[in-house]
Amino acid sequence: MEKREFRAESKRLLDLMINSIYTHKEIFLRELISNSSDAIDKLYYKSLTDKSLDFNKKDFYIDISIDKNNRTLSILDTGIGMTKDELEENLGVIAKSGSFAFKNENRSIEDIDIIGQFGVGFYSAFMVADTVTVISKALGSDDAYKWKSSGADGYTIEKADKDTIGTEIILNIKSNTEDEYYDDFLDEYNIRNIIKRYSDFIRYPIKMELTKSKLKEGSQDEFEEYKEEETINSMVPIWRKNKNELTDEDYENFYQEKHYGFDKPLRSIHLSMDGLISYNSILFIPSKAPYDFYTKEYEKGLELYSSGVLIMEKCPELIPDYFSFVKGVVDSEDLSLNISREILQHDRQLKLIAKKIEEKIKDELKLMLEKDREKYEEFYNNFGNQLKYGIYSDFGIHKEVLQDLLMFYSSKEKKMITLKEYVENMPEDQKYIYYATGDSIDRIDKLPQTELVKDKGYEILYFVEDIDEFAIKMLMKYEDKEFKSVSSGDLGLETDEDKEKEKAEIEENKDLFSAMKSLLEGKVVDVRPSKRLKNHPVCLSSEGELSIEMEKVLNMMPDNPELKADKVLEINLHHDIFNRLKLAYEEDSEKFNLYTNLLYNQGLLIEGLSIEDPIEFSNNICKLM
Ligand SMILES: Nc1ncnc2c1ncn2[C@@H]1O[C@H](COP(=O)(O)OP(=O)(O)OP(=O)(O)O)[C@@H](O)[C@H]1O
Repeated sequence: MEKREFRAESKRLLDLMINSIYTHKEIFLRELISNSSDAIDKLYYKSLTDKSLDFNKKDFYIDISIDKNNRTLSILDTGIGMTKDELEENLGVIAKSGSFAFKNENRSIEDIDIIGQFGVGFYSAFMVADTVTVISKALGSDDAYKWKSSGADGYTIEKADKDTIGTEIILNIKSNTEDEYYDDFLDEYNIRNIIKRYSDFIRYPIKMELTKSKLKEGSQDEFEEYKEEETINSMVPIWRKNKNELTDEDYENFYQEKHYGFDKPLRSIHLSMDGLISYNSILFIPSKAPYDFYTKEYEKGLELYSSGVLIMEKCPELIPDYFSFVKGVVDSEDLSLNISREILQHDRQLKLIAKKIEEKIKDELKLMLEKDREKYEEFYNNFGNQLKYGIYSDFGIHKEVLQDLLMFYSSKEKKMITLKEYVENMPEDQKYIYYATGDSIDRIDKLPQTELVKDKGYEILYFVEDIDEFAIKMLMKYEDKEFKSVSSGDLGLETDEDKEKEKAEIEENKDLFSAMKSLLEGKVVDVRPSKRLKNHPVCLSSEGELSIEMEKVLNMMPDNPELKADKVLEINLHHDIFNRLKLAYEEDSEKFNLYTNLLYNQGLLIEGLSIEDPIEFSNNICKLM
């Protein structure tokens, strides 16, 4: 038998194939099964145009078998087969794709779904096999041929025995090496899992004989093994089915099967898009955040399929960070894949799909917010912070998408409200959207700084999450209304009369305040009469961009930036304590020092900050007692 050589370029290419194109060896099975599926497709399309061909759907299948003793894995299909010339042309020349040519010649057939295009997939078999044998009988041919190759040194073709049309590929699996355990490719369950992972939605049945065990007849505890043929793949993916035929339960089952989570999804979105780029997609909004959701380990992304074949398990480009909780799949025939089918050549198509997906998720969330508030709040409890991170991390670029999805606790309504609802409830004379920050709703409720704003009858949004104030600072405004912290220097509530009064008060107590300020040098930037306090004697507020709450959050970060808010100690001049302070200032400087120190520390405690010197603080209390 004459041995033929691969053409020169092919030799080098083959070496490339085996060593560098694919990152996972198991991909070879995806490639061979895709070829089989293409071959069956071709026969099927031929039978549509040639009425003399009489095929039954059940005649079309792919069969996988393992022979451990002989170390072979075989893939048999009932497809169109290859003539001697085709074996030579398609398998003897790397990068020659009979499938690509077929697709071009049959453009008129609608819905043509051939997978192959590059003419290289077949050679991935050499990643796991030292010899590959192909026995094929083509449609309309009387003879069958056997193509055999052990890699770069060439291949042989000879006549063979095969009764039925189709192709059988027999791989002699390599022996184990120190680095690679090739026996995995002779393991039934591993092979079954690889098929499930990559080829679950190949539209012809992929059959395989599986070893199972059952109770021996007449025995209670003795088991025996037996073989049973199973169809491994699900064939029709749920996302290709008509929405009207599917129930909530179908979607929930799919969610569980895919291990997207242990919860029941809150919402499922099913898209079937045609146009510039066609694709099907099913997206889920989970009801619970996975345990690692807010950690670095969490990986976002959707499963990406091309014509039913898995390309990527988590394609991050399909989902923006702020919707990273969304799970699901996208399947499109219109993707430009690279040669290994592992990555995409252009991301133009992906960008188009991602844009639509983002819109759909936003619409679905808005709809949930409007029509099913309880569910939305459940969602928001789990994933609200992610939306806020979205606003913060992109410098507010995505605020149009996100701002109407935000919710905060309202001092008036005593429940979560949206920014839109807040603005709608604002009395005409109210200029700002007021907020207060703290560890919990209870704590903010008791915050002295809220007294004046509440007194005015204005609503306050409670920020209890670390991210809240940072996100809002990025938003700056909502519907032209600026956000204002109840602790900020100027609350925008003063009348000219108030301003005059304050000026006079400062002037009157000028010396006292400056004495306090110098006692608290380095701790506060100013000491002033308070405009916002009603019943409490003292509080701390801040000047400038960095609030006290933001200082707390930043100081908790691992690379602690040591940033400090510019704090102002505010004194309630109408509180009895102020009279005593005044008296001490006039008569007893030691007492005045103690009072100043105590009031400052009270301010820290109310803000949830720790006292710098607790021993001194408790000694001071004792002294006064
Ligand atoms: N099981 C098969 N039955 C019939 N023809 C086959 C079979 N396997 C491969 N071929 C032929 O060999 C050609 C080369 O296959 P190969 O897998 O290398 O590339 P491809 O499938 O065309 O493209 P891709 O690299 O994108 O997979 C195919 O185009 C097809 O014509």
